[in-house]
Amino acid sequence: MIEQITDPFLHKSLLELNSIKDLRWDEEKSHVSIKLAVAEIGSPAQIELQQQIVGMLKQNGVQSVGMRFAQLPSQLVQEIQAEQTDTNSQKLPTYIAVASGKGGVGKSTVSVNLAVSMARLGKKVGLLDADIYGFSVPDMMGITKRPEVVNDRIIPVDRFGVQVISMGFFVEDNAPIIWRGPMLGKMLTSFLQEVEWGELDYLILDLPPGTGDIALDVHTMLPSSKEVIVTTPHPTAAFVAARAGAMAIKTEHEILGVIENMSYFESKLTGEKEYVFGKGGGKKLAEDLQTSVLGQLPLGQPDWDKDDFAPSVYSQQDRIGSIYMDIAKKVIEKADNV
Ligand SMILES: Nc1ncnc2c1ncn2[C@@H]1O[C@H](COP(=O)(O)OP(=O)(O)OP(=O)(O)O)[C@@H](O)[C@H]1O
Repeated sequence: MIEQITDPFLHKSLLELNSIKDLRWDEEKSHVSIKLAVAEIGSPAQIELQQQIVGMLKQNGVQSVGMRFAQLPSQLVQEIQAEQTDTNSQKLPTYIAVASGKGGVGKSTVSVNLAVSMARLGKKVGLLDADIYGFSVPDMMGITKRPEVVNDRIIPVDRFGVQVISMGFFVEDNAPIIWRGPMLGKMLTSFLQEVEWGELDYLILDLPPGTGDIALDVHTMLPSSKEVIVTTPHPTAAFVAARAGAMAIKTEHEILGVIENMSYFESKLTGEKEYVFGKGGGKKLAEDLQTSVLGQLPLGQPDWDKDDFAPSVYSQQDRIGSIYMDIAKKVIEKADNV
């Protein structure tokens, strides 16, 4: 049982490390003595390990424990550390592109709140506002800072625990941007390669609406990207969104599901729901794309906090904020399992 304990410094079991050098059990005195090899004698990791072992043995009825420590061969420690640095630096995030057929359906609002909710669930999340003409993420999240550049690397802005990058950070005074086709792809490459994202579990990409160049670039540059499609319940919006879905299918991107936004208006007075934009668009789209509806979001703006203004971010306690939390859980589950 002790051999299954993980060394807190090297993150490997004592069995794998062959750490247990001597183990004696004196039944009469109910005393165990152990000699253990560790990476660094006298380190906090050694003390943590010691407490873990003594705790476990005492819980199992042992009266007293004597522990001695030896040094693990330094070459072994170095090899394990090098191996771990290698795998860490190779760890890529799961890319999740948020797409829509047409503009104005709430794709950016969904991207922002999905990212914030995933961060609230303890995930390391990045958000790339790839909607380069219609960037709105900085305003929606109430970001006033600009990213710093350290050693020629762009450091994303941290907002609500999400690492954010947007074209909006690099233009003056909301000036319009005129890009030509090849430059769009370059911009995306720069954002993916020149930004110091750090270690991320998920990188959410807020795509421009439709099936244009950038959406296509994402499909070709990030072949492993998964996709979430946003629509309103209106049949036309769902019909157009099907095109974005079809593009994902053609390029073999996994569709995680459909999010139906502006699904209904719920009266605060009577609790009655009115389906102002029609009904069933999300369900129909999900059926066409052979996926499921991840959630339905009603009409409603977040309560604005004047001291920490982020006009499109719902709090976790908000009714819509809690729907976003449910959606985020489903997205995580699906993204990790497909
Ligand atoms: N559920 C909702 N209830 C009320 N307003 C909403 C809702 N979702 C989004 N909105 C509002 O609708 C407008 C459009 O939303 P958003 O910018 O997220 O859409 P979009 O699909 O990203 O648009 P575009 O692609 O044109 O940038 C915004 O003003 C946003 O605040």
